[in-house]
Amino acid sequence: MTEALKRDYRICEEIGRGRFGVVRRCEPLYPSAAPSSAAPSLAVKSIDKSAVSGDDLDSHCLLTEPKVMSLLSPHPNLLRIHNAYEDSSHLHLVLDLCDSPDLHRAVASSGPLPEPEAARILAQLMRAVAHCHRHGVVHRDIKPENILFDSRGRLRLADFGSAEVIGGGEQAAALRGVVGTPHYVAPEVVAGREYGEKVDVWSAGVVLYVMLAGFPPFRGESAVEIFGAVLRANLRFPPRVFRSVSAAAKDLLRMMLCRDASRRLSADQFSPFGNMLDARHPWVTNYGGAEATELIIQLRISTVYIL
Ligand SMILES: Nc1ncnc2c1ncn2[C@@H]1O[C@H](COP(=O)(O)OP(=O)(O)OP(=O)(O)O)[C@@H](O)[C@H]1O
Repeated sequence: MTEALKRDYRICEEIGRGRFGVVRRCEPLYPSAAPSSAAPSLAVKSIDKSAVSGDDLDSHCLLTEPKVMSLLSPHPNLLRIHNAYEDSSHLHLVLDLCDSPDLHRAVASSGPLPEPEAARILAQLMRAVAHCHRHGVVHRDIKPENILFDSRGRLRLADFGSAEVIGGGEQAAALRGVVGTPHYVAPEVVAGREYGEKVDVWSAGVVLYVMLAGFPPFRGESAVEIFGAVLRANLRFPPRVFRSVSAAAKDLLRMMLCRDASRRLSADQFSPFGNMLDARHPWVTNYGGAEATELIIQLRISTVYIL
């Protein structure tokens, strides 16, 4: 571990592990290494350069993660990067600590979430995603394992190792290449077509489905089978699970998990929802009836709660 990192931080216990990174809690040893006195602990993600090789290197440019995180910081729903260190074998990123269970663990331990809770999480997630897209960044690996929560319960989108900067508006570049996690990846990615930032809205739609059902919408025994199910994009709501889910939530899922990316909702269409739910927004007004009102009320409560 680099001497400079050990000079600035006490490295503590392991708190997470992914394909490329080991994440440990750390404590700043100098005031200048701490973002504020309110953050006695941070996290250090150590990316093993040797684990990032061959095909992985194409999808995980080592420098992309710190570069993109710096470009996007600060945002209340994104993990902030405070420092970066490099030695011959590792890249070490000092990040905000998220010491509550991630969304994957939360759903695995308590099962499907009640709609107001799922709406509260989705509002924060889409606020983070819209911020990324406004800065021309596509995350490309939105999944429950990368949805973390800080000690105040606030959502922090993590793991920008697969992200790509495409620029914005008319100038936005198209992406190619299968990047992501089988259950969460969008059909245009699996099909090998060019794609853009809407792939993140698809993945967020899968996350919403998982929060409400406890399992993903497109399933299979192997990656190949899952990819086949994603390509068919045949969205079903098994009554045993979805009987108690509102029609408004199912409509929203259909609009996020729309196979045609040009007809899929954009993250920006959620921004009123993220800031302060705007009832004029088409997907809210289109719900109609009591369930729409119920969802609007739920989301208003949720939005007030997260501010
Ligand atoms: N800032 C953090 N605070 C607490 N835990 C974290 C933090 N960052 C990451 N983790 C935990 O460590 C795990 C691995 O981190 P991360 O996903 O960033 O690594 P990775 O190797 O890039 O992952 P992947 O295999 O998805 O590419 C996460 O799933 C999460 O549980």
